[in-house]
Amino acid sequence: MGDHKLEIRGLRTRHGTCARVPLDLELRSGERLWVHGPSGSGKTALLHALGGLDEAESGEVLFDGESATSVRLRRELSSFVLQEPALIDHWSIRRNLRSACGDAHPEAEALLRSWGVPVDGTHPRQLSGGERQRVSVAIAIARGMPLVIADEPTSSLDRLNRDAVLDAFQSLPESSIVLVCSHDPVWDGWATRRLDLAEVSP
Ligand SMILES: Nc1ncnc2c1ncn2[C@@H]1O[C@H](COP(=O)(O)OP(=O)(O)OP(=O)(O)O)[C@@H](O)[C@H]1O
Repeated sequence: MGDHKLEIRGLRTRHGTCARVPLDLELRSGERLWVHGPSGSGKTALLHALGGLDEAESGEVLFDGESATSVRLRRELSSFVLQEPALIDHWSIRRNLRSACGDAHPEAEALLRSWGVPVDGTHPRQLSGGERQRVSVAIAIARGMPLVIADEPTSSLDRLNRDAVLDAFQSLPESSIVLVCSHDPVWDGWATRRLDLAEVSP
């Protein structure tokens, strides 16, 4: 628990708007950042650089003083919802949940049940794109990490299912810092901070 801090200092990503304009931003526990902007503006590039999934051109990202590229940050402190959910296809959903969430897998299963996503005896390839997306979201939420980064977590969902996922993001602990990129303006109501990449200029 405790108070966490994400510091983005002069970050230049390899692609998109922040490749041209360095980004400086500081977020603390309880803050929810909605990153938006047109297709190709660099939302994914930015989130990947923030989560240490992609190398930055320059600048640094620190979480509680530790570099975003550290293995510990990725394994023990953060969860990432990728635009294309990374599930292991030849494992059942339950095994995927156990592997990704450890002891917290019952929480992920409970979330998926509440969303009507089948868990028992199912493999990722038997699920729809929207169901796989919710598996990925349930993993990120159940892991209970202090930093959660989600790339278009509701892009494949209808309104009802989108709202259910939004509720889950709303129930994340106050101690966490959460970043979501999405085209859907519904995230505006969830956010406490906003970053419009269309408005970022030198
Ligand atoms: N590996 C790459 N090599 C070259 N260009 C890339 C690479 N990855 C992304 N880009 C380019 O960088 C820009 C930003 O891409 P990015 O996927 O971050 O945009 P986005 O805002 O997330 O778009 P969308 O809303 O369509 O998902 C795009 O113009 C894209 O073509």
